[in-house]
Amino acid sequence: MKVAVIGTGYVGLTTAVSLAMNGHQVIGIDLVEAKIVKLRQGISPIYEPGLEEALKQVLENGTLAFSTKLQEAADADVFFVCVGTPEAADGTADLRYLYSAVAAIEQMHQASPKRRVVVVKSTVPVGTGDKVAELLSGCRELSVASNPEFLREGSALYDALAPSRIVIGAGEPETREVMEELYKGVDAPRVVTTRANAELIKYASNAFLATRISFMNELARLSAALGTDIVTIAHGMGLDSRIGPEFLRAGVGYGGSCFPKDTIALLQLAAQNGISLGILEQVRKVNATQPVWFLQQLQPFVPDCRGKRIAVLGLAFKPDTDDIREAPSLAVLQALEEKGAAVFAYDPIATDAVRQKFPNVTYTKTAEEAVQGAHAALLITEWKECVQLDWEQVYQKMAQPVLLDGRNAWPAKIVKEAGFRYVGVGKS
Ligand SMILES: NC(=O)c1ccc[n+]([C@@H]2O[C@H](COP(=O)([O-])OP(=O)(O)OC[C@H]3O[C@@H](n4cnc5c(N)ncnc54)[C@H](O)[C@@H]3O)[C@@H](O)[C@H]2O)c1
Ligand SMILES: O=c1ccn([C@@H]2O[C@H](COP(=O)(O)OP(=O)(O)O[C@H]3O[C@H](CO)[C@@H](O)[C@H](O)[C@H]3O)[C@@H](O)[C@H]2O)c(=O)[nH]1
Repeated sequence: MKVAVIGTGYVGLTTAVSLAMNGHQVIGIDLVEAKIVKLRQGISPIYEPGLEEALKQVLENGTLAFSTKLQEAADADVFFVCVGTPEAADGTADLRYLYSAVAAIEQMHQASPKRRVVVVKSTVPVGTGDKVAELLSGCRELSVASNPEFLREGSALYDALAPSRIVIGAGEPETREVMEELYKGVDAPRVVTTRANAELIKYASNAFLATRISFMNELARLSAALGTDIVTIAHGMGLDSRIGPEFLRAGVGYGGSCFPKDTIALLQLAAQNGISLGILEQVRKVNATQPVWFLQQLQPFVPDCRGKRIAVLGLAFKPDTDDIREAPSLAVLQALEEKGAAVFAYDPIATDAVRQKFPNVTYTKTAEEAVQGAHAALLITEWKECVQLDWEQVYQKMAQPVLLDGRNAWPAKIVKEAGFRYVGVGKS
């Protein structure tokens, strides 16, 4: 099929590449000229494992092209809307990019009408798909589907090619048929339902995953007080198939472009409908206080941070991404700066973005360099470059051998035996 993908960020670019790999003829559209210039050269503006190689391949095959002009996509049958829906000042989802993309589709359609499906892939509040359909009701040949995306950053292409499920929200049978045709050959369970159900499935999934993390993070505080081990507890819990092992990792809190904004957007949607989601409110409170709680563990070892050198390892909100949106590292850097610490930070790829927010931090080229002369080293993101260290060398380099493991990813037994004072999350 001929497909246009509007927005070439994490979701749009991955969607465009995966659809092209699956044999569709795809054109990616973005307002930002610089992105399109790079993309045409086979350069990915974002870091995602495997994405740039795949991009080069589909460009070479001629199944993917890029443009800043939607008119160049006029012969497409399907228009995916993958623009950002960031958090507005009041916590609701800011839909201005979405409506502007819809207006552009309407304009293009009126100039050359034909049967087309508009697919909202951006994460949007319940009722948005229906609103888009209403806005486009003057365009008789256009229909609207909701098709939320569940990919994770760091494994985006893999997730897009092998999704856990495909959720299709569409009323008319012809629209559902187009969506089925689009995903023909992709082996994944289908949920074919209304647009509103599809929209809520997305928010509910993210809210539930965030709830699991905050539940474990709060429990980790109790576990630390009791002298029990949250990693063993999570393992024991996860073996129950009703619970499952995923998303039980206690840490320094969740970040990223989705959980923080989607949980507040869901709370706002509920409030607008007179419903209070108390559990979700607590989930967000636990997450906001988790970096603070984590940093309190530093107190016995570094009672006064002023002038003390502290190494922060890992800045991206998770490994294998350059994304720092709502990364817990930002809260940690902020708190350390307020305490007067001399911060030395390392991340394999996210340093440039953080430097703009924290110009006074010293950014190093390796983890080993960051720990040089440090009174404590903090693990915030479990990149392998931050986890697999030569502990003997680290021990020699540090001014004081103190490790605070915000992801329970360092080898506790080994580092303790090597003489470090080690504190994990939710461990004795
Ligand atoms: N990032 C994720 O892991 C992820 C996963 C699932 C769902 N989502 C959802 O997908 C949506 C997109 O997220 P993202 O992280 O890819 O955002 P992003 O910020 O990385 O990319 C959005 C892109 O859209 C472009 N854009 C904005 N308005 C446009 C317009 N009118 N025409 C053409 N291009 C336009 C921007 O220039 C940008 O390149 C959001 O609703 C998000 O919640 C994100
Ligand atoms: O047990 C866990 C699992 C994750 N995290 C943290 O949670 C955050 C989010 O991680 P993850 O969900 O892996 O990454 P995202 O790319 O944000 O993906 C989430 O958000 C996307 C955007 O909506 C959805 O599409 C995905 O399904 C959903 O997993 C990161 O800071 C992780 O460090 C934990 O602290 N403990």
